[in-house]
Amino acid sequence: MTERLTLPSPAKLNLMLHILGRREDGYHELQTLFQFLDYGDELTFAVRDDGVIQLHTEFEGVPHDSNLIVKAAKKLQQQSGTSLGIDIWINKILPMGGGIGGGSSNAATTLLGLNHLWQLGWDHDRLAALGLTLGADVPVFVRGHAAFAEGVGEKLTPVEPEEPWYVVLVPQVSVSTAEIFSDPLLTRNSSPIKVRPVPKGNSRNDCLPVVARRYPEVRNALNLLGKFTEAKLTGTGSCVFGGFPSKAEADKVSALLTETLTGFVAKGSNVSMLHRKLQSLL
Ligand SMILES: C[C@@](CO)(OP(=O)(O)O)[C@H](O)COP(=O)(O)OP(=O)(O)OC[C@H]1O[C@@H](n2ccc(N)nc2=O)[C@H](O)[C@@H]1O
Ligand SMILES: Nc1ncnc2c1ncn2[C@@H]1O[C@H](COP(=O)(O)OP(=O)(O)O)[C@@H](O)[C@H]1O
Repeated sequence: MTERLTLPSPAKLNLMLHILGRREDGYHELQTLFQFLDYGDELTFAVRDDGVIQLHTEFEGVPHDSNLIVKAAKKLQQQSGTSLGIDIWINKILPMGGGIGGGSSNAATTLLGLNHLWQLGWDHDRLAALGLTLGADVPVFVRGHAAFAEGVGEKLTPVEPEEPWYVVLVPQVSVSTAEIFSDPLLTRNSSPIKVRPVPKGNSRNDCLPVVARRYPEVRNALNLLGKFTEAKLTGTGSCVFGGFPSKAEADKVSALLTETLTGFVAKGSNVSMLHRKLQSLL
């Protein structure tokens, strides 16, 4: 049987997110802080020599060829000129459209996994540039280190924020990123932070007021978690999170809140678990 490789595909949080302005192409200039979670999906790969790219796991609402996993594999195959193909399976546990970057992470795991299995020898710069054509959050997952991001998320500076335990609540609504960025009430004029490292007290997410206003489920999650710690929104939501100094404390709060809401506990991590696994293969 062909050798199989299983790799993690972690979630991310936006620890802060400021919107500085809108570009001529409609995209928004951001400043955001990305940190990974030791929590995510798992992708399994097996090389095939007939050039076919086949994702074997079905996604509700996402056709095969629209899946970011398949798109990433096809782009890498085309641009590298390899004659090899791939069979892919995924154990999907990350909620879709929750602002924790599951789709982008899956794309990055695919790029790094195939670079390894197809023995392409591409460096992270080249893989991140290809990744950016799939989504603004793909490059940070390719590079695998917590980062302060600027532009639309592609200019990355590695950072070392604290690594607390998080309670992440998953309101059962999917928030459309496009809808939030086109809301007339969105604040788009935050002043750029020029000091490095980013001074404490800049943990605001400019999307929060608009998302909380439109989605009562998100408002409710923020209120409930806010009774225990500072409750924040990741990306454009819907997920809400708060940090705790120990797993025991995070577990205690999670147990109380997940009686009525969906959620999980995970450790913040400045080095992606994907990169830790890849390192162990060398
Ligand atoms: C804002 C973040 C923060 O991590 O949100 P989440 O998706 O994680 O919640 C991301 O950068 C999201 O990046 P990405 O995932 O590539 O965005 P897409 O879904 O492609 O964006 C959908 C739409 O949102 C708008 N959009 C997105 C990103 C951006 N910097 N400015 C924008 O104006 C555009 O109208 C775009 O067509
Ligand atoms: N492999 C994938 N995993 C998750 N979502 C995917 C994937 N491929 C395509 N998508 C599409 O991308 C959208 C955004 O997904 P995701 O990255 O999980 O959310 P977010 O950007 O809010 O963190 C999904 O609603 C889905 O339609």
